[in-house]
Amino acid sequence: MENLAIFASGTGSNAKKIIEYFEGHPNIRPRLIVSNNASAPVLALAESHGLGQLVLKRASFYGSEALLEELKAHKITFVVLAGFLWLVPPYLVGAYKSRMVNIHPALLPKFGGQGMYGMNVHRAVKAAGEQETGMTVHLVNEAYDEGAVLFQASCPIAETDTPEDIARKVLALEHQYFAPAIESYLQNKSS
Ligand SMILES: Nc1nc2c(c(=O)[nH]1)N[C@@H](CN(C=O)c1ccc(C(=O)N[C@@H](CCC(=O)O)C(=O)O)cc1)CN2
Ligand SMILES: NCC(=O)N[C@@H]1O[C@H](COP(=O)([O-])[O-])[C@@H](O)[C@H]1O
Repeated sequence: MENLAIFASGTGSNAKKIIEYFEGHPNIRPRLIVSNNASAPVLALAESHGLGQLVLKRASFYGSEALLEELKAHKITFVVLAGFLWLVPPYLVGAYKSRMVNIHPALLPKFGGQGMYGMNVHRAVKAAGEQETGMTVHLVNEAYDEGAVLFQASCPIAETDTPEDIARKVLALEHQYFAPAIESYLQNKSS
């Protein structure tokens, strides 16, 4: 059984899609929602779907490895970053080497790195005059957005599209493909 921890900082629409997708799955089960924001709407998902929940404090997240014990207590085997806005520190990256993925709302390697999150990404894509954008699922290493790419999906950008229009298009791709990409990666890993 693969037990998932989903790390998110905000709304959690991707976390919701992932939880729904794996409902009743024989081998993959979301177990824990982790957030760095005590008022993040994503935490309500834990309540409504019977998952554990954990709120991170910056000092302990970066100054200790106590989180590893919490994840072990929940038997977490795989970590999903779904709109998580802090840099994951080396101890956690190392503990989940090749067992931690992130979703990025652009076609990496373009438009990644520090500062590239949320609407910042879509504004940059629009400002650059890109004719397409998309989403990337990638393994997580110690740097922002530089891990091995596992999956990408793209969509066209119309001249008239605003950054908000672009965000809507990309989020729709994320909702469609993130959970299947996780499933495919884990099934290939176990075969
Ligand atoms: N070690 C890693 N940690 C994280 C990765 C990663 O690939 N390796 N991905 C990010 C997610 N992400 C893009 O997909 C991302 C998130 C946030 C930032 C960013 O610039 N954050 C700000 C702080 C924002 C805040 O605290 O509100 C910053 O660091 O200044 C860039 C990319 C998750 N972690
Ligand atoms: N660079 C990280 C980043 O920008 N992640 C993005 O945050 C959003 C979270 O939405 P959600 O909370 O509704 O799932 C998603 O679009 C995700 O790609």
